[in-house]
Amino acid sequence: MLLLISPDGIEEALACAKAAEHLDIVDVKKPDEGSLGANFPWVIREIRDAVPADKPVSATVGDVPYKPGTVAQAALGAAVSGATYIKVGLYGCTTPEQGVEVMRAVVRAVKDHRPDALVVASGYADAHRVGCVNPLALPDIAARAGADAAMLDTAIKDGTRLFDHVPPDVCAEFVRRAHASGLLAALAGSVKQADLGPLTRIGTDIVGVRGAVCSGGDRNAGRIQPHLVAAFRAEMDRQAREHAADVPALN
Ligand SMILES: O=C[C@H](O)COP(=O)(O)O
Repeated sequence: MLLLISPDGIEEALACAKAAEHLDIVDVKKPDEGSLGANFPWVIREIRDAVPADKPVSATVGDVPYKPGTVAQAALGAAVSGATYIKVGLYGCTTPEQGVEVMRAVVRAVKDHRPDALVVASGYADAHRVGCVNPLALPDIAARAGADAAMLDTAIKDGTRLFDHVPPDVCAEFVRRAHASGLLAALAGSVKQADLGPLTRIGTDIVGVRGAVCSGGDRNAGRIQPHLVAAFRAEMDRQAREHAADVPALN
């Protein structure tokens, strides 16, 4: 399982750089503009320059409306700025067809510019609270659009977590559907160390985290701390070892 950490600017990106050995993807975000709030192109560029070259930089394009042209142009902006994972939060899409339309436009805009960039279609575990597409529809939306990964995050950051809205067995179905379509499965949403056991067991490819590695566990007032990133990774590694030891026993 890969660890994706979301700094809100250059200062936290430098904290990520200090903890680079413990993380896999640096995900540029602007949390005060929403759960998948988009940051400025110059911030993405600055962060790309600041983190080790072997760490991919991801950028969120925002909690986007159902406006394929607007979103495609924003996605290209993130790719031009140096991000090689482009994440789109399908906040304003109320049907799978709308999600496919937006994501097809994003895939074309991004891959015409950079064919090796990975496009991530993100939905929301708490979709029922904001009126967007059902979480389990995401793998099919991503696959039909030619994206590379399906993701879930939480739309409303009120302390509730991924598993409060989409329990582990439903997340397992999400991962199964993503893998059946040849996609990566990414999961996030106020994930804590205690969630890493189930996330590992269901075969999650990428776990996205911010609050759990910020001081005080606070994604808004807290700041990303290298020692918390290291501790989070240590628990991921422990769970991976435990799972590896369990698998033969189950066969
Ligand atoms: O993409 C991952 C998100 O930044 C997760 O943030 P969170 O752990 O504070 O919910």
